[in-house]
Parts: sequence; structure tokens; C-alpha cells
Amino acid sequence: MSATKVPAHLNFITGNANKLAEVQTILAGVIELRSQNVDLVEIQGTVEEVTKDKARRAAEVVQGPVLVEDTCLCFKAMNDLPGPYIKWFMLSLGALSLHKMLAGFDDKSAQAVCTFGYCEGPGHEPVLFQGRTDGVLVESRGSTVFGWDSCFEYKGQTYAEMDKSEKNKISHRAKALDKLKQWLANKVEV
Ligand SMILES: O=c1nc[nH]c2c1ncn2[C@H]1C[C@H](O)[C@@H](COP(=O)(O)OP(=O)(O)OP(=O)(O)O)O1
Ligand SMILES: [Mg+2]
Repeated sequence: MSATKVPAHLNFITGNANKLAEVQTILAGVIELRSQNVDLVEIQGTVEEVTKDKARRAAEVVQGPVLVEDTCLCFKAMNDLPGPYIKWFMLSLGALSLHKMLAGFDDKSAQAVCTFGYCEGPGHEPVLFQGRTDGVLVESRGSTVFGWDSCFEYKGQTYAEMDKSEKNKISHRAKALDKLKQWLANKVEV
């Protein structure tokens, strides 16, 4: 694999305004963040495969360096499904019914997984940065503005019940971005 150069700015390709807002906040003062809204095809596979493919497609579309991100919600009782397919369950069930997916199971453990992929350009191998946060799936509590935030409880509070600044300290996304920041700071070539 050829070495990936650490970029001077990032071009975050996403169709999700809530993700973008969190990433902007977390990376403020660290690196310049630009963004483009591109609806990318998402393949089936492991989250690593999905994110790498997303990064390669985005790099092809913009013909340059890109950052993408894929978010999973994994239920222990379902051996980590829905995982990368959580988006489709959210679109069908909505935040108010999502908890019913585990109605038949005692184990409500859930893990939020965020995987960023940075690709230097068409033909380059993407670099991945992943963060995971453990919680439980609960009946919706709090604002339903952002995906399953109101259904994912961490230490007694759902993501939707926390202040944004609190979520951004412990979230799957913050943990993944910590790794990205380290990579930027150390200028480690992967
Ligand atoms: O922190 C989060 N808190 C609550 N819900 C979240 C979070 N992060 C993503 N989500 C939702 C959005 C989508 O229903 C699914 C991930 O799907 P995912 O393909 O990664 O996101 P997306 O299609 O909305 O945007 P993108 O254009 O970046 O692919 O989980
Ligand atoms: Mg998506």
C-alpha cells in the first residue's frame, strides 16, 4: 500500500446534516473542514468494507481527497445486526418504534460504531478510524431530531437527553475522530 499523506484540509462527503454539525464541532480548531452533500451508493458487507467502498466512490465522484463516515448500531442479541443497515430500519420504524426490535430479547445491549474513511483520491487505499460506544436500546426519550439518538442510552441518559457537548465527549463519533486527530497530529503515515 502506498503511504497516505496527511491532508491540510478535509472534504467531508455526507448527506446527513446532523453528522456534519457534530464533525464540524469536534474538529473545530483542529483542521479546516469543507463539505459536499453527495448521495453515495452503500454496498452490503462489514462496516469496514462499506466505509472503504464509500470512500473510494466519494473520491471518484469529487476526483480528489475525501473523508466519509458510516455509522452502525449493533444489537448484541442479534449478533450485531442491524449494524450498517440501521439506516433502513430507522427509515421504516422511526425512533418511536425502534426499541420494539429487541422486544423479544432480554439483552438490550447495543453498540454504536462510527467508522471514518479517508481516501487521498481515485485509486488510493482508504485509511479507517473507528470509535465504539456501548449502551442499551431503550424506548425513545428526548428529541427525535437525529436518527436513533433518543433510543440509545449511555450511563442512564439517551444521547438525545445529553447536552451536545456531553455527547461529543463520549460518542462513537468523538472516539473515531480522536483517532483521526491523532493521525493528523502525529503525521503518521499508514
Ligand atoms: O450519532 C448518531 N446518533 C443517532 N443516529 C445516527 C447517528 N449517526 C448516524 N445516525 C443514523 C443516521 C442513519 O439513519 C444511520 C447511519 O447511516 P449512515 O449511512 O451512516 O448515514 P447517512 O446515510 O444518514 O449519511 P451519509 O451520507 O454520511 O452516509 O444512523
Ligand atoms: Mg448513508
